[in-house]
Amino acid sequence: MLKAFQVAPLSSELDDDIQHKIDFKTKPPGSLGGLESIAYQVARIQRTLTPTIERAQMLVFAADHGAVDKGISAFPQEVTAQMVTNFLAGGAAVSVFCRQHQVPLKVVDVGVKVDMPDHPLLSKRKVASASQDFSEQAALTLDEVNQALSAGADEVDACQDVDILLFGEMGIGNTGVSSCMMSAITGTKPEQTAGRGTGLDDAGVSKKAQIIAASLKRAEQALHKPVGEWAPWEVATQVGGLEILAMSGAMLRSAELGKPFVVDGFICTVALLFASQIQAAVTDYAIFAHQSDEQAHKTLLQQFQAEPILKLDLRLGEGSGAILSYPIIKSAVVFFNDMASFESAGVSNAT
Ligand SMILES: Cc1cc2ncn([C@H]3O[C@H](COP(=O)(O)O)[C@@H](O)[C@H]3O)c2cc1C
Ligand SMILES: O=C(O)c1cccnc1
Repeated sequence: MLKAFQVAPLSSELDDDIQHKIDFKTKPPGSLGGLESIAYQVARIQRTLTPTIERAQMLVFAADHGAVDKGISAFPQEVTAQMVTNFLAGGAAVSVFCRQHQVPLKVVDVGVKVDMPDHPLLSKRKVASASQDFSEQAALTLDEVNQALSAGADEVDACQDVDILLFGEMGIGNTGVSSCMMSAITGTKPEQTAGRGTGLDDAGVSKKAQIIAASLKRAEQALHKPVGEWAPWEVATQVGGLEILAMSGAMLRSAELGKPFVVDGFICTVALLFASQIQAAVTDYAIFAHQSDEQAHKTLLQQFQAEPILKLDLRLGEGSGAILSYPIIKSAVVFFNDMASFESAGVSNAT
């Protein structure tokens, strides 16, 4: 059985008070646009009229993927471990943006092919040395899936004093794994879920879609069920990826603890899609950072009716979009807490 989570849907008890507080700030109604939605969401999640976003933690989950051998990425598998080293040394995009915003970064190895040396910023939670090639066989065992979900949940448990979690990933091939998971869950054709990832050309994207289609066909035969009808554990074992599932576990645990979390790009949004198959209410706790350039991300965000904070045509992952959106999330909470109201500032309201 898949690891169980219990996520409570957000209470509507404070909704009117929260909206009233937003509307009576010294500004025309609605004029802070998306910031108002973020403030509203954070106040609802934290169940308070004085929310706090002071302490954040970035968790970057890393793993490798057997299907990379078939040619689903423009880059070789060893880049996963090399980039983990780069994260730890402070040289990756997510590292420098985390430093800029004073957000601590931790890398969680749930399945990088090679053994990583000890490092204070590295959590060693290797479940397997990569998933199996899902075009040939099931990617993971149920035990591995549960270990990945638990690793994510445990890492969130270790962040006790944190108000908000930011998630990112590293795993060469994981846009392809994400596309496969999205197709498996939603039934969307691989041609619509497969994208360029790290930079495939048109021929590369079409080969990637074919590999995903063949993998889904293999799994449909093994399960005797068409895509769209698989149980979450079947999706995860047949075509899952360890870092993606670890992010799903981390999201579910954040939501269980009543903490908001920031969703990065396409891969992270697929982790949320999977998490929402386990507990639908998990999406209430998700703040969508940006719309990535990966073609299926737009579709997925629309399905979640999400209005992402940024649209910078990023196509990087790592949690880079999540950390870039963080100061804006903080500003939303600052206006909500600190701006004067019409009453307190003696400003006339609309007639
Ligand atoms: C140098 C480098 C740094 C990265 N940082 C994140 N990714 C991103 O690229 C990968 C997904 O793309 P694909 O599915 O095409 O392999 C993930 O590891 C993701 O986080 C990187 C990729 C590379 C090459
Ligand atoms: O949107 C993403 O998460 C993404 C896109 C391309 C490469 N890596 C990640």
